[in-house]
Amino acid sequence: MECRVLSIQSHVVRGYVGNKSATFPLQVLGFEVDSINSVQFSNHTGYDHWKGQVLTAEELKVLYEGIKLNKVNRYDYILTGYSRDTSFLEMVVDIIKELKKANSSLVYVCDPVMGDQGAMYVPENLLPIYKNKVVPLAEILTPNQFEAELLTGRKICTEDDAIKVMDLLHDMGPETVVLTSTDLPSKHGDQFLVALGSQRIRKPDGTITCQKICMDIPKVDAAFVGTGDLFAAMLLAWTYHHPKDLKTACEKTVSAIHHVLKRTITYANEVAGPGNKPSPAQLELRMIQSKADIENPSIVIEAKVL
Ligand SMILES: Nc1ncnc2c1ncn2[C@@H]1O[C@H](COP(=O)(O)OP(=O)(O)O)[C@@H](O)[C@H]1O
Ligand SMILES: Cc1ncc(COP(=O)(O)O)c(CN)c1O
Repeated sequence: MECRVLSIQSHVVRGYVGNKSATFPLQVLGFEVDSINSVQFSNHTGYDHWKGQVLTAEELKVLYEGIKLNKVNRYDYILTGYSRDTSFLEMVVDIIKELKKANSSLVYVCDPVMGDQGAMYVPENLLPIYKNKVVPLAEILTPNQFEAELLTGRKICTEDDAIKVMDLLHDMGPETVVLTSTDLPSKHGDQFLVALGSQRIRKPDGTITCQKICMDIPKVDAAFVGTGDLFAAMLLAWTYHHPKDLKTACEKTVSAIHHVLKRTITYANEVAGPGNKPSPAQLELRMIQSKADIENPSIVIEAKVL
């Protein structure tokens, strides 16, 4: 069966973020991916220099119109990431609404990219659009801790806070929420980072059950870029295969990313040389190259049901 994804994200010439991070892993798992490049940059913005072009809301509309005129605007999934312009994001909202009309079972996977570690790296006026227009349309939401705090206006200091915040995010719309990384302490020590997920499932009789999970992920000692984009794409794939089992979907997602990060850090340390910190170029993800990379990761990270 064909499963078609519309992915609206960044493109970079060198390296892996946005569509470069999401497209191939989805294709290798059998998904058809139609991609719109929200920006085309030389490389991600963590390098000393970056150059390129930004797609305007009007240009996005034109691309969508072409798709629509050919009557090929039927998608099973829409996936969105980094956007730094209000009119562009508003246009994305309009397109999602139309796509949902064309397919009432369309699933929208939203990574509400706004910032990290207490700082916003997109203009602040994007927050109310995410809050009021984007998140209510999403079925699956993958904020990091800071983005979840921004969307709900509540701080996360304990696991209970995280659970409360995920419930508030459910109330805004999405039935699946994953906090992709938090600074909560792990029971396994400071060499682990904690991610949490929550899935509300409506049973045929109308009652709602909720699965909540927690993952302790072994830290790889570097700051990577493009991992959030890979996370959202992998979660899309694995929730497609395991729609009512967030534990399994998250385990498969995180294990594949960990495999990529281990390979990346090994390579980066080797090329940087002993005692040297790898550069952004050396830390570019050593990306998924085959289905085996995803299906046979070097370690399997298990999630715990809360
Ligand atoms: N330094 C790291 N060590 C181990 N895993 C990491 C590291 N950085 C990212 N990851 C993995 O990538 C996923 C997404 O990372 P995150 O930092 O939350 O993305 P974002 O870019 O959206 O903030 C995490 O859930 C984790 O599995
Ligand atoms: C152009 C571009 N697109 C996307 C991202 C998002 O990367 P990540 O998956 O690490 O959130 C970045 C990182 N700043 C970026 O520079």
